[in-house]
Amino acid sequence: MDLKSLTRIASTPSVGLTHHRVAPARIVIQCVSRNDSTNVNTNSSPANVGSGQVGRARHDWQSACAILASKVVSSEQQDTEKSNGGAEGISAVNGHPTLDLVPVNNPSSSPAPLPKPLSIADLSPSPMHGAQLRVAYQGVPGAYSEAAAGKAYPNCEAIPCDQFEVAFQAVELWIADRAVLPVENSLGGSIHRNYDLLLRHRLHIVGEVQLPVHHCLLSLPGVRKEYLTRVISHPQALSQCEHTLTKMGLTVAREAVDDTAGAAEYIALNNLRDTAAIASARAAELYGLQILADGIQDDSGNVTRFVMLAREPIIPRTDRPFKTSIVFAHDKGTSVLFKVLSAFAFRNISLTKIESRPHRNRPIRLVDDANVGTAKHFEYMFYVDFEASMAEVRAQNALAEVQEFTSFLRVLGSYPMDMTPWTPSSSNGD
Ligand SMILES: O=C(O)C(=O)C[C@]1(C(=O)O)C=C[C@@H](O)C=C1
Repeated sequence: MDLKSLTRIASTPSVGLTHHRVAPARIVIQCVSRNDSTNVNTNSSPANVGSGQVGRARHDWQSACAILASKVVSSEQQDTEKSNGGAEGISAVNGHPTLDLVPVNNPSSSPAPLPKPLSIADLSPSPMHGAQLRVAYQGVPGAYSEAAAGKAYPNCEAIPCDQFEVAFQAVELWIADRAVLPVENSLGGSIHRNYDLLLRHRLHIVGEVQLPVHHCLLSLPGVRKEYLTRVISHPQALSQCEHTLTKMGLTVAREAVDDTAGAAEYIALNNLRDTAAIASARAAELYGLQILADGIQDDSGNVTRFVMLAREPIIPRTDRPFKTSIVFAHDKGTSVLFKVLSAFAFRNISLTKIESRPHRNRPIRLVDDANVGTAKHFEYMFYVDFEASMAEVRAQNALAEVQEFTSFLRVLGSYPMDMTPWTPSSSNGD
Protein backbone atom coordinates (compact mmCIF):
# COMPACT_ATOMS: atom_id res chain seq x y z
CA MET A 1 0.00 0.00 0.00
CA ASP A 2 1.54 3.37 -0.91
CA LEU A 3 0.82 6.71 0.67
CA LYS A 4 -1.56 7.68 -2.12
CA SER A 5 -3.92 4.87 -1.29
CA LEU A 6 -4.21 6.25 2.21
CA THR A 7 -5.08 9.75 1.24
CA ARG A 8 -8.00 11.72 -0.06
CA ILE A 9 -8.74 15.28 -0.99
CA ALA A 10 -8.37 17.34 2.18
CA SER A 11 -11.50 18.72 3.77
CA THR A 12 -9.48 21.56 5.26
CA PRO A 13 -6.19 21.89 3.45
CA SER A 14 -3.62 23.69 5.56
CA VAL A 15 -1.22 26.23 4.14
CA GLY A 16 2.16 24.78 3.30
CA LEU A 17 1.10 21.14 3.47
CA THR A 18 1.60 18.54 0.81
CA HIS A 19 -1.66 16.71 0.39
CA HIS A 20 -1.91 13.48 -1.55
CA ARG A 21 -4.94 12.97 -3.71
CA VAL A 22 -6.64 9.73 -4.59
CA ALA A 23 -9.02 8.31 -7.14
CA PRO A 24 -12.75 9.13 -6.88
CA ALA A 25 -14.78 7.89 -3.91
CA ARG A 26 -15.80 4.28 -3.70
CA ILE A 27 -17.73 2.55 -0.95
CA VAL A 28 -15.16 0.94 1.29
CA ILE A 29 -16.27 0.02 4.75
CA GLN A 30 -14.19 -2.12 7.03
CA CYS A 31 -16.19 -4.02 9.59
CA VAL A 32 -14.04 -3.86 12.70
CA SER A 33 -15.60 -3.77 16.12
CA ARG A 34 -13.96 -1.44 18.69
CA ASN A 35 -13.02 -4.50 20.66
CA ASP A 36 -12.43 -6.80 17.74
CA SER A 37 -8.95 -8.16 18.20
CA THR A 38 -9.07 -10.17 14.97
CA ASN A 39 -8.58 -7.10 12.84
CA VAL A 40 -6.51 -4.93 15.13
CA ASN A 41 -3.07 -6.25 15.75
CA THR A 42 -1.74 -5.38 19.17
CA ASN A 43 1.57 -7.10 18.55
CA SER A 44 4.29 -4.51 19.10
CA SER A 45 6.32 -5.67 16.12
CA PRO A 46 5.44 -3.39 13.21
CA ALA A 47 6.12 -6.08 10.66
CA ASN A 48 3.35 -8.12 12.23
CA VAL A 49 0.63 -5.54 11.94
CA GLY A 50 -2.29 -7.47 10.50
CA SER A 51 -2.55 -6.08 7.02
CA GLY A 52 -4.04 -9.32 5.70
CA GLN A 53 -6.78 -9.27 8.31
CA VAL A 54 -7.68 -5.65 7.69
CA GLY A 55 -7.48 -6.21 3.93
CA ARG A 56 -9.84 -9.17 4.20
CA ALA A 57 -12.22 -7.21 6.41
CA ARG A 58 -12.23 -4.41 3.87
CA HIS A 59 -12.99 -6.86 1.10
CA ASP A 60 -15.77 -8.50 3.14
CA TRP A 61 -17.34 -5.14 3.75
CA GLN A 62 -17.10 -4.16 0.11
CA SER A 63 -19.05 -7.30 -0.75
CA ALA A 64 -21.48 -6.68 2.13
CA CYS A 65 -22.06 -3.14 0.91
CA ALA A 66 -22.71 -4.31 -2.62
CA ILE A 67 -25.18 -6.94 -1.39
CA LEU A 68 -26.89 -4.51 0.96
CA ALA A 69 -27.08 -1.81 -1.67
CA SER A 70 -28.71 -4.23 -4.12
CA LYS A 71 -31.12 -5.39 -1.41
CA VAL A 72 -32.10 -1.81 -0.65
CA VAL A 73 -32.73 -1.18 -4.34
CA SER A 74 -34.71 -4.38 -4.91
CA SER A 75 -36.79 -3.93 -1.73
CA GLU A 76 -37.50 -0.35 -2.81
CA GLN A 77 -38.65 -1.69 -6.17
CA GLN A 78 -40.84 -4.27 -4.46
CA ASP A 79 -42.31 -1.61 -2.19
CA THR A 80 -43.14 0.54 -5.18
CA GLU A 81 -44.70 -2.42 -6.96
CA LYS A 82 -46.76 -3.29 -3.88
CA SER A 83 -47.94 0.25 -3.31
CA ASN A 84 -48.88 0.42 -7.00
CA GLY A 85 -51.34 -2.46 -6.77
CA GLY A 86 -50.09 -5.07 -4.31
CA ALA A 87 -52.33 -5.98 -1.37
CA GLU A 88 -49.81 -5.80 1.42
CA GLY A 89 -47.36 -3.17 2.58
CA ILE A 90 -44.07 -3.73 4.33
CA SER A 91 -44.68 -5.74 7.46
CA ALA A 92 -41.67 -4.66 9.44
CA VAL A 93 -39.33 -1.72 9.60
CA ASN A 94 -36.06 -2.05 11.47
CA GLY A 95 -37.31 -5.21 13.11
CA HIS A 96 -40.50 -3.54 14.39
CA PRO A 97 -43.91 -4.32 12.95
CA THR A 98 -45.40 -1.34 11.14
CA LEU A 99 -48.91 -0.17 11.91
CA ASP A 100 -51.22 -1.62 9.28
CA LEU A 101 -54.14 0.82 9.39
CA VAL A 102 -55.70 -0.41 6.11
CA PRO A 103 -58.25 -3.23 6.75
CA VAL A 104 -57.71 -6.36 4.65
CA ASN A 105 -60.45 -6.42 2.00
CA ASN A 106 -61.48 -10.05 2.42
CA PRO A 107 -65.02 -10.68 3.82
CA SER A 108 -64.27 -14.32 4.66
CA SER A 109 -61.35 -13.48 6.87
CA SER A 110 -61.70 -12.68 10.55
CA PRO A 111 -61.85 -8.98 11.49
CA ALA A 112 -58.57 -7.20 11.07
CA PRO A 113 -56.72 -6.82 14.36
CA LEU A 114 -56.94 -3.35 15.83
CA PRO A 115 -53.86 -1.25 15.38
CA LYS A 116 -51.38 -1.41 18.20
CA PRO A 117 -50.93 1.91 20.02
CA LEU A 118 -47.62 3.64 19.40
CA SER A 119 -45.10 3.11 22.13
CA ILE A 120 -41.80 4.79 22.93
CA ALA A 121 -40.09 1.83 21.24
CA ASP A 122 -41.86 2.65 17.95
CA LEU A 123 -40.70 6.25 18.13
CA SER A 124 -37.06 5.43 18.63
CA PRO A 125 -36.58 1.93 17.24
CA SER A 126 -33.65 -0.10 18.47
CA PRO A 127 -31.31 -1.57 15.86
CA MET A 128 -32.65 -4.62 14.05
CA HIS A 129 -29.54 -6.70 14.67
CA GLY A 130 -29.65 -6.75 18.46
CA ALA A 131 -28.81 -4.49 21.33
CA GLN A 132 -25.48 -3.21 20.04
CA LEU A 133 -25.70 0.02 18.10
CA ARG A 134 -23.54 0.16 14.97
CA VAL A 135 -21.81 3.50 14.62
CA ALA A 136 -19.97 4.58 11.46
CA TYR A 137 -16.94 6.88 11.71
CA GLN A 138 -14.25 8.05 9.31
CA GLY A 139 -10.81 6.56 9.83
CA VAL A 140 -9.30 3.33 11.11
CA PRO A 141 -9.24 1.97 14.68
CA GLY A 142 -7.34 4.38 16.94
CA ALA A 143 -8.73 7.50 15.20
CA TYR A 144 -10.21 10.22 17.41
CA SER A 145 -13.50 9.70 15.61
CA GLU A 146 -13.56 6.14 16.96
CA ALA A 147 -13.07 7.53 20.48
CA ALA A 148 -15.89 10.03 19.82
CA ALA A 149 -18.18 7.18 18.69
CA GLY A 150 -17.39 5.37 21.95
CA LYS A 151 -18.09 8.50 23.99
CA ALA A 152 -21.37 9.14 22.19
CA TYR A 153 -22.52 5.52 22.32
CA PRO A 154 -20.66 3.49 24.97
CA ASN A 155 -20.48 -0.23 24.04
CA CYS A 156 -21.35 0.49 20.42
CA GLU A 157 -19.85 -1.44 17.54
CA ALA A 158 -17.74 1.20 15.79
CA ILE A 159 -17.56 0.77 12.00
CA PRO A 160 -14.54 2.38 10.33
CA CYS A 161 -15.19 4.06 6.96
CA ASP A 162 -12.53 5.34 4.59
CA GLN A 163 -14.30 8.64 3.88
CA PHE A 164 -16.84 10.93 5.53
CA GLU A 165 -19.29 10.31 2.71
CA VAL A 166 -19.12 6.56 3.24
CA ALA A 167 -20.19 7.07 6.87
CA PHE A 168 -23.26 9.01 5.65
CA GLN A 169 -24.05 6.25 3.14
CA ALA A 170 -23.57 3.50 5.73
CA VAL A 171 -26.41 5.00 7.76
CA GLU A 172 -28.57 5.65 4.71
CA LEU A 173 -28.15 2.02 3.58
CA TRP A 174 -28.92 0.67 7.09
CA ILE A 175 -25.42 -0.79 7.38
CA ALA A 176 -24.94 1.43 10.43
CA ASP A 177 -27.48 2.92 12.85
CA ARG A 178 -25.60 6.16 13.48
CA ALA A 179 -22.63 8.13 12.15
CA VAL A 180 -20.37 10.23 14.36
CA LEU A 181 -18.50 12.91 12.40
CA PRO A 182 -16.25 15.86 13.34
CA VAL A 183 -17.59 19.31 12.48
CA GLU A 184 -15.19 21.69 14.21
CA ASN A 185 -12.03 21.87 16.25
CA SER A 186 -11.07 24.60 18.71
CA LEU A 187 -7.70 25.18 16.97
CA GLY A 188 -8.18 23.98 13.39
CA GLY A 189 -11.70 25.39 12.83
CA SER A 190 -14.55 23.89 10.84
CA ILE A 191 -14.41 20.63 8.94
CA HIS A 192 -16.07 22.09 5.86
CA ARG A 193 -16.54 18.81 4.06
CA ASN A 194 -18.99 17.63 6.69
CA TYR A 195 -21.01 20.86 6.50
CA ASP A 196 -21.40 20.31 2.77
CA LEU A 197 -22.32 16.64 3.26
CA LEU A 198 -24.94 17.51 5.89
CA LEU A 199 -26.74 19.50 3.23
CA ARG A 200 -26.31 16.92 0.48
CA HIS A 201 -27.60 14.02 2.58
CA ARG A 202 -30.90 13.71 4.44
CA LEU A 203 -29.65 12.52 7.83
CA HIS A 204 -30.59 14.26 11.08
CA ILE A 205 -28.32 15.52 13.84
CA VAL A 206 -29.42 13.70 16.99
CA GLY A 207 -26.61 14.67 19.36
CA GLU A 208 -23.15 16.14 19.82
CA VAL A 209 -20.00 15.15 21.70
CA GLN A 210 -16.97 17.26 22.46
CA LEU A 211 -13.78 15.27 22.68
CA PRO A 212 -10.53 16.63 24.18
CA VAL A 213 -7.90 15.81 21.55
CA HIS A 214 -4.50 14.90 22.96
CA HIS A 215 -1.94 14.33 20.20
CA CYS A 216 1.26 12.25 20.36
CA LEU A 217 4.21 12.06 17.98
CA LEU A 218 4.64 8.39 17.04
CA SER A 219 7.45 6.49 15.34
CA LEU A 220 8.79 2.97 14.98
CA PRO A 221 10.49 1.73 18.15
CA GLY A 222 14.12 2.89 18.39
CA VAL A 223 13.74 5.80 15.96
CA ARG A 224 15.10 9.14 17.23
CA LYS A 225 13.73 12.58 16.43
CA GLU A 226 16.93 13.46 14.54
CA TYR A 227 16.28 10.67 11.98
CA LEU A 228 12.93 12.09 10.89
CA THR A 229 12.47 13.63 7.46
CA ARG A 230 8.69 13.99 7.54
CA VAL A 231 5.62 14.03 9.78
CA ILE A 232 2.31 12.68 8.44
CA SER A 233 -1.23 13.01 9.79
CA HIS A 234 -4.75 14.24 9.16
CA PRO A 235 -4.61 17.90 8.00
CA GLN A 236 -6.55 18.98 11.12
CA ALA A 237 -4.03 17.25 13.40
CA LEU A 238 -1.09 18.80 11.53
CA SER A 239 -2.58 22.26 11.91
CA GLN A 240 -3.38 21.63 15.62
CA CYS A 241 0.33 20.83 16.28
CA GLU A 242 1.92 23.28 13.84
CA HIS A 243 3.69 25.55 16.36
CA THR A 244 4.72 22.79 18.76
CA LEU A 245 6.41 20.85 15.94
CA THR A 246 8.35 23.96 14.94
CA LYS A 247 9.32 24.63 18.59
CA MET A 248 10.57 21.04 18.81
CA GLY A 249 12.89 21.76 15.87
CA LEU A 250 10.91 19.46 13.58
CA THR A 251 11.00 21.65 10.49
CA VAL A 252 10.67 18.57 8.27
CA ALA A 253 8.08 17.96 5.54
CA ARG A 254 4.51 17.70 6.78
CA GLU A 255 2.20 15.55 4.73
CA ALA A 256 -1.54 15.11 4.98
CA VAL A 257 -3.21 11.71 4.98
CA ASP A 258 -6.76 10.49 5.59
CA ASP A 259 -6.74 10.15 9.36
CA THR A 260 -4.37 10.18 12.31
CA ALA A 261 -4.50 6.46 13.08
CA GLY A 262 -4.19 5.66 9.37
CA ALA A 263 -0.88 7.57 9.42
CA ALA A 264 0.35 5.39 12.31
CA GLU A 265 -0.81 2.23 10.55
CA TYR A 266 0.99 3.31 7.36
CA ILE A 267 4.32 3.80 9.16
CA ALA A 268 4.02 0.38 10.80
CA LEU A 269 2.97 -1.44 7.62
CA ASN A 270 5.79 0.09 5.57
CA ASN A 271 8.46 -0.04 8.28
CA LEU A 272 9.26 3.67 7.78
CA ARG A 273 12.12 4.78 10.00
CA ASP A 274 12.26 8.35 8.68
CA THR A 275 8.60 9.19 9.26
CA ALA A 276 6.55 10.07 12.35
CA ALA A 277 2.77 10.28 12.72
CA ILE A 278 0.61 12.59 14.81
CA ALA A 279 -2.01 10.35 16.40
CA SER A 280 -3.47 9.11 19.68
CA ALA A 281 -1.76 6.97 22.33
CA ARG A 282 -4.28 4.25 21.43
CA ALA A 283 -3.03 4.31 17.81
CA ALA A 284 0.55 3.81 19.14
CA GLU A 285 -0.63 0.76 21.06
CA LEU A 286 -2.64 -0.69 18.16
CA TYR A 287 0.10 -0.34 15.54
CA GLY A 288 3.14 -1.05 17.71
CA LEU A 289 4.68 2.43 17.64
CA GLN A 290 6.57 4.34 20.33
CA ILE A 291 5.51 7.74 21.68
CA LEU A 292 8.32 10.22 20.87
CA ALA A 293 6.43 13.17 22.36
CA ASP A 294 3.16 13.40 24.28
CA GLY A 295 0.63 16.27 24.25
CA ILE A 296 1.99 18.10 21.19
CA GLN A 297 -1.22 20.01 20.38
CA ASP A 298 -0.67 23.80 20.37
CA ASP A 299 -3.26 24.28 23.11
CA SER A 300 -3.83 21.90 26.03
CA GLY A 301 -7.57 22.58 25.79
CA ASN A 302 -7.75 21.26 22.22
CA VAL A 303 -11.29 20.00 21.63
CA THR A 304 -13.09 18.57 18.58
CA ARG A 305 -16.87 18.72 18.34
CA PHE A 306 -18.57 15.76 16.68
CA VAL A 307 -22.21 15.38 15.68
CA MET A 308 -24.20 12.16 15.80
CA LEU A 309 -26.35 11.47 12.74
CA ALA A 310 -29.37 9.19 12.33
CA ARG A 311 -32.02 8.42 9.74
CA GLU A 312 -34.77 9.78 12.00
CA PRO A 313 -34.76 12.98 14.07
CA ILE A 314 -35.19 12.77 17.83
CA ILE A 315 -38.17 14.39 19.51
CA PRO A 316 -36.97 17.69 21.00
CA ARG A 317 -37.52 18.22 24.73
CA THR A 318 -37.30 21.06 27.20
CA ASP A 319 -36.14 19.23 30.34
CA ARG A 320 -32.44 19.66 29.53
CA PRO A 321 -30.31 22.08 27.46
CA PHE A 322 -30.84 21.58 23.75
CA LYS A 323 -29.11 22.99 20.70
CA THR A 324 -30.67 23.36 17.25
CA SER A 325 -28.73 23.45 13.96
CA ILE A 326 -30.20 25.05 10.85
CA VAL A 327 -29.01 25.93 7.36
CA PHE A 328 -30.50 28.68 5.23
CA ALA A 329 -29.94 30.76 2.10
CA HIS A 330 -31.43 33.87 0.62
CA ASP A 331 -31.70 35.16 -2.92
CA LYS A 332 -30.36 38.52 -1.79
CA GLY A 333 -27.28 37.01 -0.21
CA THR A 334 -25.78 38.51 2.91
CA SER A 335 -28.07 41.56 2.97
CA VAL A 336 -30.72 39.71 5.03
CA LEU A 337 -28.25 38.23 7.48
CA PHE A 338 -28.78 40.92 10.08
CA LYS A 339 -32.58 40.44 9.95
CA VAL A 340 -32.25 36.68 10.32
CA LEU A 341 -29.88 36.92 13.25
CA SER A 342 -32.06 39.53 14.98
CA ALA A 343 -34.92 36.97 15.04
CA PHE A 344 -32.80 35.10 17.59
CA ALA A 345 -31.44 38.17 19.41
CA PHE A 346 -34.96 39.55 20.11
CA ARG A 347 -35.88 36.27 21.78
CA ASN A 348 -32.69 36.03 23.84
CA ILE A 349 -31.58 32.93 21.99
CA SER A 350 -27.79 32.61 21.97
CA LEU A 351 -26.05 31.55 18.80
CA THR A 352 -23.11 29.21 19.35
CA LYS A 353 -21.82 28.97 15.79
CA ILE A 354 -22.18 30.56 12.35
CA GLU A 355 -20.57 29.03 9.30
CA SER A 356 -20.91 30.01 5.66
CA ARG A 357 -20.28 27.77 2.68
CA PRO A 358 -20.50 28.45 -1.05
CA HIS A 359 -24.02 28.17 -2.48
CA ARG A 360 -23.21 25.32 -4.87
CA ASN A 361 -26.32 25.78 -7.04
CA ARG A 362 -25.81 29.50 -7.53
CA PRO A 363 -22.33 30.55 -6.36
CA ILE A 364 -22.35 34.04 -7.96
CA ARG A 365 -25.01 36.77 -8.12
CA LEU A 366 -24.64 39.60 -10.60
CA VAL A 367 -25.92 42.97 -9.54
CA ASP A 368 -26.27 45.43 -12.40
CA ASP A 369 -26.08 49.11 -11.76
CA ALA A 370 -26.41 51.14 -14.97
CA ASN A 371 -24.09 53.88 -13.72
CA VAL A 372 -21.31 51.88 -12.11
CA GLY A 373 -21.27 48.54 -13.95
CA THR A 374 -21.82 44.98 -12.75
CA ALA A 375 -20.92 43.72 -9.28
CA LYS A 376 -20.37 40.04 -8.67
CA HIS A 377 -21.44 38.86 -5.22
CA PHE A 378 -20.61 35.45 -3.85
CA GLU A 379 -23.64 33.49 -2.62
CA TYR A 380 -23.61 31.44 0.58
CA MET A 381 -25.36 28.78 2.59
CA PHE A 382 -25.40 29.85 6.25
CA TYR A 383 -25.21 27.27 9.01
CA VAL A 384 -26.31 28.45 12.45
CA ASP A 385 -26.36 26.61 15.78
CA PHE A 386 -28.49 28.16 18.53
CA GLU A 387 -29.10 27.28 22.15
CA ALA A 388 -32.78 26.34 22.27
CA SER A 389 -34.93 23.29 21.65
CA MET A 390 -37.45 23.16 18.80
CA ALA A 391 -39.96 22.22 21.51
CA GLU A 392 -39.71 25.82 22.81
CA VAL A 393 -42.19 28.37 21.49
CA ARG A 394 -39.48 31.06 21.24
CA ALA A 395 -37.44 28.80 18.92
CA GLN A 396 -40.51 28.02 16.79
CA ASN A 397 -41.34 31.74 16.52
CA ALA A 398 -37.74 32.61 15.67
CA LEU A 399 -37.73 30.06 12.86
CA ALA A 400 -41.11 31.25 11.57
CA GLU A 401 -39.58 34.72 11.30
CA VAL A 402 -36.36 33.41 9.71
CA GLN A 403 -38.48 31.63 7.11
CA GLU A 404 -39.95 34.99 6.04
CA PHE A 405 -36.50 36.32 5.18
CA THR A 406 -35.00 33.24 3.55
CA SER A 407 -35.54 31.38 0.30
CA PHE A 408 -34.35 28.09 1.78
CA LEU A 409 -34.42 26.84 5.36
CA ARG A 410 -33.76 23.38 6.79
CA VAL A 411 -33.57 22.24 10.41
CA LEU A 412 -30.62 19.83 10.56
CA GLY A 413 -31.54 18.70 14.07
CA SER A 414 -32.55 19.68 17.58
CA TYR A 415 -30.52 17.68 20.09
CA PRO A 416 -29.15 17.61 23.67
CA MET A 417 -26.05 19.72 24.24
CA ASP A 418 -22.91 17.95 25.42
CA MET A 419 -22.65 19.14 29.03
CA THR A 420 -19.86 16.80 30.20
CA PRO A 421 -17.42 18.49 32.60
CA TRP A 422 -14.39 20.20 31.12
CA THR A 423 -11.22 18.05 31.34
CA PRO A 424 -8.67 19.69 29.04
CA SER A 425 -5.60 17.81 30.23
CA SER A 426 -7.03 14.30 30.02
CA SER A 427 -5.60 12.07 27.34
CA ASN A 428 -8.07 10.26 25.10
CA GLY A 429 -8.22 7.31 22.82
CA ASP A 430 -6.49 4.95 25.20
O1 LIG B 1 -7.99 11.52 12.04
C1 LIG B 1 -8.66 11.29 13.06
O2 LIG B 1 -8.24 10.63 14.00
C2 LIG B 1 -10.01 11.83 13.12
O3 LIG B 1 -10.81 11.30 13.85
C3 LIG B 1 -10.36 13.03 12.31
C4 LIG B 1 -10.15 14.34 13.05
C5 LIG B 1 -10.79 15.50 12.24
O4 LIG B 1 -11.33 15.32 11.18
O5 LIG B 1 -10.71 16.63 12.72
C6 LIG B 1 -10.83 14.30 14.34
C7 LIG B 1 -10.33 14.86 15.45
C8 LIG B 1 -9.06 15.61 15.43
O6 LIG B 1 -9.42 16.96 15.37
C9 LIG B 1 -8.22 15.30 14.25
C10 LIG B 1 -8.73 14.65 13.20
